[in-house]
Amino acid sequence: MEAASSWLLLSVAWLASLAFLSRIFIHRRCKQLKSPSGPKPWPIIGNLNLIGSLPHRSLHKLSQRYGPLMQLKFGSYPVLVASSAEMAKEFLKTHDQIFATRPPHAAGKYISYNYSDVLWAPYGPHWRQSRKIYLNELFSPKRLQFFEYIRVEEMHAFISRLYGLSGKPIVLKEHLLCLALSIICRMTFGKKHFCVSGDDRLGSNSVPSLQELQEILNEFFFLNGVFNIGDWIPWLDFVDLQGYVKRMKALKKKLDRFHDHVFDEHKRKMKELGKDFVAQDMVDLLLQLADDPESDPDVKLTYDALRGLTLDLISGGTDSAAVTVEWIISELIKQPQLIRKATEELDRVIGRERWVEEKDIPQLPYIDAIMKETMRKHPVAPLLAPHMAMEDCNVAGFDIRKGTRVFVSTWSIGRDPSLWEQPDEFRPERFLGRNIDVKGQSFELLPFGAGRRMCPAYNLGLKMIQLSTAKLLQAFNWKLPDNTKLEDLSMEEAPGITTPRKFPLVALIEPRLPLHLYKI
Ligand code: HEM
Repeated sequence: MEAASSWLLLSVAWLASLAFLSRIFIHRRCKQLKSPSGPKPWPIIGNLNLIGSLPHRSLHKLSQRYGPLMQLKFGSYPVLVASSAEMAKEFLKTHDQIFATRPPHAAGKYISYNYSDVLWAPYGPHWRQSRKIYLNELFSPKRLQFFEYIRVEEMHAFISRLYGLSGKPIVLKEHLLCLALSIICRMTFGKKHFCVSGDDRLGSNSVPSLQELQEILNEFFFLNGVFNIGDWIPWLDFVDLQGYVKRMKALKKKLDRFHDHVFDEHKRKMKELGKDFVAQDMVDLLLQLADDPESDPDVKLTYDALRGLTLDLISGGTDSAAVTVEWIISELIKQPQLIRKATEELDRVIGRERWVEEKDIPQLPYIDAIMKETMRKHPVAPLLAPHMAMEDCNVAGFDIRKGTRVFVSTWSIGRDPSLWEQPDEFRPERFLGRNIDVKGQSFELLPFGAGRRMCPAYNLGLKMIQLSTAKLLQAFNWKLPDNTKLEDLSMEEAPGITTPRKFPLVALIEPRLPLHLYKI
């Protein structure tokens, strides 16, 4: 009965959304955007996810038809989709400061500690201070180097685990998620396993194991990406038709217990060691910064801020790196000649007697080209995270009203035929000898965004993707299971705010290096 009524509600929601979509005003070339008639109050909780629920190819087709800046109008405020490199530059560079805030939405409110993280935080003192902490403390080159031993150990354990599965079909994404989560947890909390919680799973006295943490994060990603009607029609937020807000509140309770455990444990250690205490992980660093008597009292790191930032850390890095590497192997497996080229490079530069290391990466231009080509064709954030105008402004001749949501479609930019020859094809060679970077300077390739809200951890993300790709190619020969033909391998993306494969990649591996190298 409950299931039937949820389906009914979902169907009504979809019908309503279709009805709204049919009323979309798409302003050809946006010349017809009206001048602002004074800022209107915008709803406390606004829609983010309707656009994300459109298949990216459909959005791309609309943008090819209606131009590089489309206005989609639903509800009480306009939504813009920027789908050319020039338009991306307008919003993320020329007018970056005006668009440096995020729109409010239910997930930010209920599961990101009322916007106490960085991802959903509004532009302001908390965001500025936290971002400074990320850039200067947690993700500085020195700090990332300090944590290199963790990446080395976890990558090696990952390759050894896979080696044990040689000859059997593996679901690669599961292993990649486990790798990313282990690295991030060790960097953030100093360990990857919490006490095994036994029967009382997430009961009041227990804290999650790695597997349960993964389940919590899955729920977190799901709820961040759902089409919550209350975000769209604010007064319905109180009714919570789909039950998402209820789920968000339940998730918050689990997150609270988890954070309390982590912070109590770290504080106990700090107290025990007294003057001998040296920060070992990111939570240690955050607690030290929160206790710093010299910090600005106006932007003191509150307990909620500590929880919000920790959440950024564990959620930001897990799915994104795993999604990208799964696409890399999927694209390569379809074109075995590309795998041959990559392994030739690895054999030439590294040889077959030792493992590739982070310091080798600059000597591997073909691996770099494979990564960039994957980020072009399958950007993890196909619409970046939403930006919002903080004031009325004029961008490239178009009047834009305060409160307007702006999505930058990196998916469309990556398929723009004026930038990329045969954009639907996977051809790493297009990047060889070209000076296109992924660090927010080349507006034709923006996997991490650009400007003030660009991913603050892009250097960690790059290291994780480059090294795991190089290791997977160095370690194994790859093929599809015997019952799957190359041409049958689906390359469909799941629609949503990220672009994972619709169907997980299942592959067969066999070792290609001397066997003693795989031992732990
Ligand atoms: C493959 C790896 C990654 C990719 C592709 C990626 C991509 C992105 C993108 C596209 C944005 C939004 C940029 C914008 O709105 O203009 C972003 C923001 C962010 N990312 Fe990442 N990211 C990755 C790894 C990470 C990691 C490892 C962390 C943390 C451990 C992280 C934490 C964040 C945070 C906190 C923000 C919000 C920044 C702000 O709003 O000021 N990301 N990321």
